[in-house]
Amino acid sequence: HPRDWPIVGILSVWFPSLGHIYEKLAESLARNDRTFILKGSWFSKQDVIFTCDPPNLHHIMSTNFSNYPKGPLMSSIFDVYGEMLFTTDHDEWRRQRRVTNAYFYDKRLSQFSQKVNKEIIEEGLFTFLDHAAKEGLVFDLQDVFQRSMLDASCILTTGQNHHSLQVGLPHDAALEAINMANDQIFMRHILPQKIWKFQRWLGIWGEKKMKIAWRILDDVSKEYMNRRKSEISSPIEDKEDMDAVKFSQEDRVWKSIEVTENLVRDTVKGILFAGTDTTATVLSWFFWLILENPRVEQKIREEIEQYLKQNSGENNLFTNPEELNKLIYLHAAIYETMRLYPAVPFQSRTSTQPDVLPSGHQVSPNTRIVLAYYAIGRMKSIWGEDCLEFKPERWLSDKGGLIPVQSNKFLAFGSGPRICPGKEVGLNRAKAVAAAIIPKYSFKIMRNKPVMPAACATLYLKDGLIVRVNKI
Ligand code: HEM
Repeated sequence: HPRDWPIVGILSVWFPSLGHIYEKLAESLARNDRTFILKGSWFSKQDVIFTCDPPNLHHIMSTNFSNYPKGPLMSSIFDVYGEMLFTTDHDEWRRQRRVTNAYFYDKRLSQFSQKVNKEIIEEGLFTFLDHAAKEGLVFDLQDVFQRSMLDASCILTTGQNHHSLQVGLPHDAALEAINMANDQIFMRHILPQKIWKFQRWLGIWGEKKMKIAWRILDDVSKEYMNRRKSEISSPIEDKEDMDAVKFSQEDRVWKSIEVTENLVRDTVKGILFAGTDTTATVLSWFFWLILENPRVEQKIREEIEQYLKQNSGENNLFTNPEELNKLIYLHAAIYETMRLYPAVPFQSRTSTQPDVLPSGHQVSPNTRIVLAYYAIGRMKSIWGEDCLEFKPERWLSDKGGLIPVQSNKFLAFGSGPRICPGKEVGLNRAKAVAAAIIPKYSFKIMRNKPVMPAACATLYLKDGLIVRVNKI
């Protein structure tokens, strides 16, 4: 039976080791049949239900979707990202999502996204890694991926390369702002709203940093947006490009949604955040896992080499999604990475009407529900006794094809109407980068410290991934 946990007990267990917060939550959920209720304290008064139970998740995210918006608390927590899709609910969310889907399913985006991948791989990653190999540098691969993914997101939204990934890894204010905002978003999730709002009023600690991050992200997004808008009207504009700013200026988009300056700016800002950290985090855990599991790395390398032999070296960047889809084992290894280390470790919804979850838990209006994505991949009852092992083979059928994913037990991209619209873009980018790097470079981990996830809204490696690289 689910136990009601007093908040003081939980905080005292978790605070000394915040980095293990997702692990502790997974353990608690495993002990409590995958769902438990945290009764509201005298301070917060709001009950919180934690769940990673597939029928509950399906109910909340799909069947009874309209009863579980993100709610005003999430809009406040993510206020740095302004008016865009992921801070809105109900009609406003529906309006924006229609346009977002039109953009993400537009054929021109797929072409443009391939061009973006080629640019960030050839100009950014290869240049940096060649230099690092030549100089024998020890560096943080996670930082390199973050920079590269920020450059990719910036081209995708505004047509312009931010050039965060450069030899020398210079300080990048936009990247630092994304990290600062991310840290504070996490603190806002675990602290009572009254406390962080009071900190904001005093202008101290994380809230002070949030204010700085907000200003930087607004300035950067506005600058790129304005530059892009003036380019679009110029005769030398590349007609092939289909970045989000350009898309937002099309007649049909204008007609279906009132496109204000602020909405475009916030969309740029939101996609910089949504597309950067997620994909960089997937790549960082993926490389750590394959470096720790040489058998898997070898199988991926063989699959790529086999492909290259058959295609006489053509398409060796694998930017074309159809070509990438032929790398089945690589796909399985990336999904296996996201099962164990989902870049977004949890999401939150708030009920509007009374309801009963499939597990039998009563939900009163204004109950917060934490959808524990990190925990779900670690449930023996869902993934079997070997659930903590990194085994890409679990995604493969006996015939060697991919086993279809059950959307309520693999939630790395969410599920239901709010599923990540950038899923294909992000997944193809992660695969393209992995397929380009693995046959050309070998990495050696240079730190013996145990690797653990950061206590953050995105599941970074807490101390990065410190490596040395060699050319093969
Ligand atoms: C491998 C990389 C990625 C992962 C793991 C990922 C994961 C997620 C997750 C878990 C959600 C929340 C779904 C929910 O509410 O339950 C989400 C939402 C979202 N993602 Fe992604 N994402 C990735 C890449 C991207 C990219 C590249 C973009 C844009 C270029 C993007 C744009 C968005 C947006 C706009 C939302 C909000 C959707 C809404 O609220 O309706 N994501 N993503």
